[in-house]
Amino acid sequence: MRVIFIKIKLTIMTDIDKPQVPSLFEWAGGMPAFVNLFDKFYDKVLADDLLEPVFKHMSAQHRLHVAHFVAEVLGGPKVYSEEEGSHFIMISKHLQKYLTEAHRKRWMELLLQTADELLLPDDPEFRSAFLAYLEWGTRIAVINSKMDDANEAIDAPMPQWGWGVPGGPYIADQ
Ligand code: HEM
Repeated sequence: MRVIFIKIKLTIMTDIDKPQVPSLFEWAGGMPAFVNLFDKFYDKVLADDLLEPVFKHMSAQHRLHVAHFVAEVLGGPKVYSEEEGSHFIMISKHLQKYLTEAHRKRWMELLLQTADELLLPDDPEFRSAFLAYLEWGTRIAVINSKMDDANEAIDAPMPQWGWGVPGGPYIADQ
């Protein structure tokens, strides 16, 4: 009886002591941060000689859809997957776009430049996780852009990206 009591007490203490780790979405500033990031980013894209031809036919909702997609992957609400698309649909949008490594590199450069200008958190932990996702996502986009059909199940779940090895944001010692 005594052993059981101690075990319960330890469990409760562990839960209380566990630090609450924000999602990458929360740490970045929530939905307004993502909407603003992709809004300013696509303004740059349309002013860029290399990327403008790739994106000149995008819809008026494109920038909002991408913001919602990335926000959801990083732990935000399921706006993209429940109201606008799915992982399969996102992949399908890239088919036969024949993107090159030069396109991808410029996309990355402009997005990271916009993140700096808008003062997204720049702690090593956040930026390394954010960059890792963008590297993965953009490389997948280039691969899919050379395909005719989506190499993914129609009901494939949305990717979920977390903090990785650092485990959470940089918190300075008090
Ligand atoms: C993490 C990386 C990426 C994500 C999350 C992403 C996400 C998306 C999403 C959600 C759409 C559909 C937008 C809509 O519903 O209107 C889309 C379309 C598209 N994406 Fe990406 N994308 C990524 C990388 C790239 C890159 C690197 C390029 C090219 C340099 C690219 C080019 C395009 C194009 C051309 C479309 C179709 C635009 C149109 O409708 O005309 N994407 N992307």
